[in-house]
Amino acid sequence: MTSTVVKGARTATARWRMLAVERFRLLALLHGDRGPLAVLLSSHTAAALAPAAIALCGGWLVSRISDVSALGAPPSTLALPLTAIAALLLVEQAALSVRGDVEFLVAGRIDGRIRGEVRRLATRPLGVEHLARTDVAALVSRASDIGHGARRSPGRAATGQLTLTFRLVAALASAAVVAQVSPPLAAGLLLASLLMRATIRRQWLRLAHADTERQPHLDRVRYWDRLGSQGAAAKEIRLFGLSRWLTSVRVDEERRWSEPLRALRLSILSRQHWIYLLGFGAGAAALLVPGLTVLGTDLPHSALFSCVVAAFAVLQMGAMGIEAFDIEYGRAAVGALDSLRARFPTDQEHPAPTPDTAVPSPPRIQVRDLTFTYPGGEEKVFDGLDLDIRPGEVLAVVGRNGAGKTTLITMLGGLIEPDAGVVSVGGTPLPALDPTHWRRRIAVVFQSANRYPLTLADNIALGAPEHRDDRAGITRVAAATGVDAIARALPLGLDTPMSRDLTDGRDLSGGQWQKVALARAMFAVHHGRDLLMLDEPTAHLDVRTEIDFHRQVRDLARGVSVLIVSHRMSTVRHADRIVLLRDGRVAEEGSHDELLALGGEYHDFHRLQTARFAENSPSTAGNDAEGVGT
Ligand SMILES: Nc1ncnc2c1ncn2[C@@H]1O[C@H](COP(=O)(O)OP(=O)(O)OP(=O)(O)O)[C@@H](O)[C@H]1O
Repeated sequence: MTSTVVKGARTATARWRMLAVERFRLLALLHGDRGPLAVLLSSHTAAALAPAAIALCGGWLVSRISDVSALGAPPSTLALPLTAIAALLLVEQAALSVRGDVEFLVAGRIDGRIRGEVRRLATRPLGVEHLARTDVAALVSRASDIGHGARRSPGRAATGQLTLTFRLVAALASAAVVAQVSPPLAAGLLLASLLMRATIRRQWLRLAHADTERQPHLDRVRYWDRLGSQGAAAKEIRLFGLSRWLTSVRVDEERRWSEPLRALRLSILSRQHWIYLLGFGAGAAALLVPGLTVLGTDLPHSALFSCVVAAFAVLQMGAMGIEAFDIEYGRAAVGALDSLRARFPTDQEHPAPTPDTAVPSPPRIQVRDLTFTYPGGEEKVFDGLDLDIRPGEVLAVVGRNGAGKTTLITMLGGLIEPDAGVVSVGGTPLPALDPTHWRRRIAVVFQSANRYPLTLADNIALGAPEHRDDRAGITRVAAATGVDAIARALPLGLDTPMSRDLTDGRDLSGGQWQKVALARAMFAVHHGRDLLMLDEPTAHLDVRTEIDFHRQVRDLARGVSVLIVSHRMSTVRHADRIVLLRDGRVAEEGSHDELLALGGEYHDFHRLQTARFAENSPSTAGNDAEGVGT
């Protein structure tokens, strides 16, 4: 029994110690902004001491009123205490108003600092795999977001903690006034208000935890909301008649989120009577104890007045202000930041990078014995893959859906790291190269290339953002890739914003966007990138444009190593060399004719595509297929 009590006391002490450490850490976030912090501290001090001072001045006024009525003192003697009370009220209001503004500033700066740190932590690993993990994404969003409706940022938590600290100072100052009449009343009121506060906090914490636990449901509700209102998806939803289904999925998800919370709120509300009883008892004591003291002693009325006013000021501590919400929500953000710090420690930073000036241009790339499985995945994408990209060659990579072609491009870009094996560039392993330098040697067109809501010129220039001002280069590339024809049909030509949401903005067709993505890659090549990787670059192009594309690659990407991933025979057959991926390795390798002669899977692809093409265009049967996927 004794040991259980001792153990319980130890656990409680440890919990309090942890809470104190956590709260000090919140206060420590305030460091670094001396000027605003000094103003914040001054306004807090003024606002915290004002209630006790007003209570004292109130007593002073009562004593002067007694003098006027009992001793016939001139009414002008009331002027001084009245002026003091008015001045204190003014100071209190001014302090509260300044405090609000400065808190906003200080919290914003803390949040800015933390967002910067979160960005640095999240980009510490070289690749992007970790960003695709939902747990990491949740930590990143929790550590740096400012919440949806609720203010949940670390900055708000820090300023909230300061407010809470000064609310305690205010309660102690008022308790000191009460203690002049009745020290036990002062102690009792403090205890009662702290107890009320602790009870409400516990209830609030249960709500906050339940809210955090149900966050995935809320995220899904928001996802369905966005899906129903955003351009492309909204079109499909209307055309397939999915609106009803979407609404019911959204409502179900919302119920899963809100109903348990509503039940918890009701259960908390139904237990509020303890708090009401405690508040009522403390309020009654605040009136009765000074009143009874006056009856039994010669306590002056001024002291009685000050005591009652101060007693109610002490009880203010029991109420939960907005700062309590800020602290509880923001605490979780600081916790998420700690988890990110632990997850991406400094030693994950890229080890002393080797400048890649020694890597010849265009680079020879060697992939050796590569093994890779996506986190959480069961199948190996690569299983002992060996592959070379020779300097200046056009290498086509083919294979069935899911064979690992896009993964290969992502890995060559250093965005994901293999489980085993090595990718080396000019003899240097990729991890030993400076990633910034290496990425400046790569131009990529992904299957779903980004559509930036910037001007058409900027959409091209982002291939080599350090040369964004090279208008001549942009114009040249636009002309060579056929984007100039697109620009001519736009209201502001190359300067047209590529988003319907912007003034004079326009959108493009899928094929036109693909041309822009190619122009972006060509602009990158124009500025020295010497490994061009194209993932399904012709999927949206018509036959004429595809023929132009092959000419462009030949002309613009001269002296550059090119890796093309495609299911189209008409695209692949122009390559210097073709490799076919199967079961995580190179299964077939050679020129188009060599692979046809081999009679393997490539030969089957070719046969199927040719047959399909013959079915569709009997007049051209026998030619290579155009625009048919494997
Ligand atoms: N981010 C990811 N997380 C988990 N698995 C992934 C991820 N991306 C791809 N995969 C899986 O890895 C395998 C290879 O995918 P990859 O996109 O590289 O194939 P691909 O050859 O480019 O396919 P496609 O021809 O359809 O474009 C597939 O089985 C795919 O499901």
